[in-house]
Amino acid sequence: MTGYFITFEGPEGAGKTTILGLLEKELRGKGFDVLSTREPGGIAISEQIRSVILDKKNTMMDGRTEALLYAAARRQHLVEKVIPALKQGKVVLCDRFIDSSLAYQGHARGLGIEEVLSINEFAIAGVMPTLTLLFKISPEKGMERIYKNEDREVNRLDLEAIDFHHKVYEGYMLLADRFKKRIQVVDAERPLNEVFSEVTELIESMLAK
Ligand SMILES: Nc1ncnc2c1ncn2[C@@H]1O[C@H](COP(=O)(O)OP(=O)(O)OP(=O)(O)O)[C@@H](O)[C@H]1O
Ligand SMILES: Cc1cn([C@H]2C[C@H](O)[C@@H](COP(=O)(O)O)O2)c(=O)[nH]c1=O
Repeated sequence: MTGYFITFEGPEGAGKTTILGLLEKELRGKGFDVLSTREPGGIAISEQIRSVILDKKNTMMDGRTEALLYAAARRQHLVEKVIPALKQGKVVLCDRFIDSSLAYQGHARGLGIEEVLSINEFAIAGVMPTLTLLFKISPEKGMERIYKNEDREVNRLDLEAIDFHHKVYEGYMLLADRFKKRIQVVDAERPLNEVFSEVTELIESMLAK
């Protein structure tokens, strides 16, 4: 596959979606063929799975069911949208991917990073990101940003206790340490222009290789 697969990761409210939108515009301006998408979702089947997972009414959902639903949404999204775009040489910008499952379900939910990695290896069949940007922010700061944003709907995962969000953060830090070559940590607590300028530098250096 000839394209670039760039994933955006981090706790709630880290600024992933905002930076992804800015980067898309910047790269398009430079003539790159860009596809922006998100997980869970991005295509009809995966958006339907997203509604089930994030529905606040589904309080009885078992952790393993949750992990399997994310992996199923991921598989369909990869096959229908991401892989064809990579084959066409596009730059694919994806809001969350496998590391979200490892941090949220593997570490925070307590299912185990290895176990969740193993079901995801089946789902992705070797398609891994070229680069992952991990937006580092404290759970308190991230949740504060989310609750300030009146346009964003609060979902079932947002409603988890703050301890869960601390575990998500901890999970991401473990992943950054384990996958040093792929994951670039970006301090997301800084003003937006500073975060964006670091991201553009990282992307430019990746595209120049
Ligand atoms: N660097 C920043 N400084 C201050 N506010 C920011 C910054 N980046 C994003 N925001 C604001 O924080 C809120 C959350 O941003 P955004 O939706 O991009 O985060 P996210 O990581 O995609 O969140 P989630 O994964 O929970 O959907 C938005 O209101 C956005 O305008
Ligand atoms: C892909 C993926 C996501 N999650 C969680 C993370 C968030 O709480 C929601 C998605 O909401 P967003 O506003 O689009 O960020 O789902 C997860 O727990 N596991 C995953 O694999």
